[in-house]
Amino acid sequence: MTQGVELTAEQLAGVLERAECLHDADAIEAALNRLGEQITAVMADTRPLVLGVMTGAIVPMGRLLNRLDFPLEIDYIHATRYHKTTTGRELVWLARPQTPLRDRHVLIVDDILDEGHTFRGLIDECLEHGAASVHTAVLADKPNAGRVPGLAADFVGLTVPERYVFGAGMDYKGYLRNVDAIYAADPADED
Ligand SMILES: O=P(O)(O)OC[C@H]1O[C@H](OP(=O)(O)OP(=O)(O)O)[C@H](O)[C@@H]1O
Ligand code: HPA
Repeated sequence: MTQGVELTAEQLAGVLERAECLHDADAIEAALNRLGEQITAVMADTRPLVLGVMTGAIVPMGRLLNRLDFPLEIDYIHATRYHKTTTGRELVWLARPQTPLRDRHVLIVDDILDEGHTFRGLIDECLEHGAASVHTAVLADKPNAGRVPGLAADFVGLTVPERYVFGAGMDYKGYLRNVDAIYAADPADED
């Protein structure tokens, strides 16, 4: 079960008003175009299985798929470690992919790469189940000192600073994923 966070519309409007816009809608659009081109160049001939990491992947994955004009299949993984809060904990599996992974070229898509524990767990799971290769794509990369050693995404849309960010699929305590820009929350709103 995820831990619910009660926030009113008024409180959320305040969070948005105090937040700093890092990447606007045009920048996101351009980043998705670049991602589409880079992924196409590497994976167009691999008939990949594209795995979205719920819930954050919903927005970037939907928008990215329109830019991948080659044969592919889609499935999803649900693993979470932030539980609608702003601090990561242990990775909890809610759903594993139903499509057999053996000998498949897998592309894992997520909204953000932060410390990297989520990707580490997902990549290892795919390889344990026999994937032929595993690539990763994120809309936002947040380089930080707590990053799992050696972990980097293969395809990165935008870079964000070491602050709590939301929008374009990324949540603020479960909300604001549907905002069409990437914002950094005011430090006072981070707890
Ligand atoms: O690199 P990490 O530090 O592991 O963090 C990245 C993960 O955190 C977020 O997921 P979250 O657990 O918040 O679930 P969500 O997708 O439902 O927001 C995000 O969507 C990534 O999957
Ligand atoms: O900064 C973040 N914002 C939203 N979700 C996240 N998951 C990891 N880091 C973040």
